[in-house]
Amino acid sequence: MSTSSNPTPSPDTAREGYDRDRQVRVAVLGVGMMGQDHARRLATLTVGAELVAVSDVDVARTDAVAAEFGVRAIHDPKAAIADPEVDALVIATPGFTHEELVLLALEAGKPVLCEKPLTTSPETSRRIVEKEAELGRPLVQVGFMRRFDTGYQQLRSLIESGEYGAPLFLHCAHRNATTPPNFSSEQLMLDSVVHEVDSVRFLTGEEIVAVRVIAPRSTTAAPEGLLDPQFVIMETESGVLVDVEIFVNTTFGYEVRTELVAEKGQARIGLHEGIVTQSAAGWGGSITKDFKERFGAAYDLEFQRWIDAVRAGTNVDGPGVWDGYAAAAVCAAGVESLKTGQRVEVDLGARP
Ligand SMILES: NC(=O)C1=CN([C@@H]2O[C@H](COP(=O)(O)OP(=O)(O)OC[C@H]3O[C@@H](n4cnc5c(N)ncnc54)[C@H](O)[C@@H]3O)[C@@H](O)[C@H]2O)C=CC1
Ligand SMILES: O=C1[C@@H](O)[C@H](O)[C@@H](O)[C@H](O)[C@H]1O
Repeated sequence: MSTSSNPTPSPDTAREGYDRDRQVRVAVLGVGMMGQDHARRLATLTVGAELVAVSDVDVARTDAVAAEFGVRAIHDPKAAIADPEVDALVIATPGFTHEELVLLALEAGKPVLCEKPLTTSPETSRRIVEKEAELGRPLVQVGFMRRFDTGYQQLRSLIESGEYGAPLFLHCAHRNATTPPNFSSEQLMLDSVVHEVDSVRFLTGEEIVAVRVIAPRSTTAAPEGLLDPQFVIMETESGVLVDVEIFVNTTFGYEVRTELVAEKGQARIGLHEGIVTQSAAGWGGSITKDFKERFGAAYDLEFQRWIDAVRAGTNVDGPGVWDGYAAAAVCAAGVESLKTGQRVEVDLGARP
């Protein structure tokens, strides 16, 4: 079963037929940490994009970011979606707000790049899948940026080539230095492991059919009551077994790695990012600080591909609403398993 609307971003097809004179006028909704980073990307880097407005429920923040980039401040995000001088939207608000904003953008017929997660439950994501199907054309891309990372693309190509035979295991580790205030035990799954869920679907081309989450002893660095780390076991349709160590208070750095074990070979990505040095002082590398550093190039490519697709009129070149829905369904099963310790099956139902 294919797991993606647009599984492999391809430079040549993405650029075919776009209108070279057309600048896509983009508004960023939610200009906190990610929204500001994306606003900068659109204003300074993405070819064919024009950042025209920012919008955030925090009025002072909207005004400050608008002034920084010399664009319009629109205080009501719904007004930004409806604005005739805005062609496309980036949604970088918290996950619980995504359903309403994405549905409004679909009603307005505007292309959207929505940060992960598409929404925080399978029911709400399913509503978006159905709404987009009713409209009959893709408009929503989901911000699973790892699909644009060179390592993930290489690993996917290796699996697809069949050179190593069938994949048997994927061992994943996802480690963050610290968590934002009020990060809950469920958010390890909903905010962090959601990336592994999408990566596994991207790498194997299969749906995930069952999940089990185990909470071992918690680190003393975790805030009171936070179950951190957790260990997630997932099974794909053909029986590939995936384990994820999710550990979000390591205190010192950001690390995302995957090891493939296949019938005739093994491969690893994410082990050593950046420079590795060797001198009389010893051998070593640097520690990646956070996701903005680790996946900076992936976000850049994600945005360029998305804008190229909007200019070409295809609107999406990457994970779409079905990918967002499937990830939400697996994460909901994971949250259920965290409560009971049981293996929980995932039933996605029919794809419209
Ligand atoms: N792809 C990735 O690697 C990452 C993705 N994210 C995702 O990006 C999104 C934003 O996360 P952060 O920037 O960390 O959050 P943040 O809390 O730093 O910023 C969110 C902003 O949205 C604003 N906001 C809240 N409700 C709003 C509404 N209804 N309309 C307009 N603005 C609203 C807040 O005032 C705030 O300024 C989330 O969906 C998160 O999961 C976050 C970190 C990394
Ligand atoms: O999306 C992200 C954050 O929201 C999440 O909290 C981190 O764990 C992820 O590594 C990052 O990519």
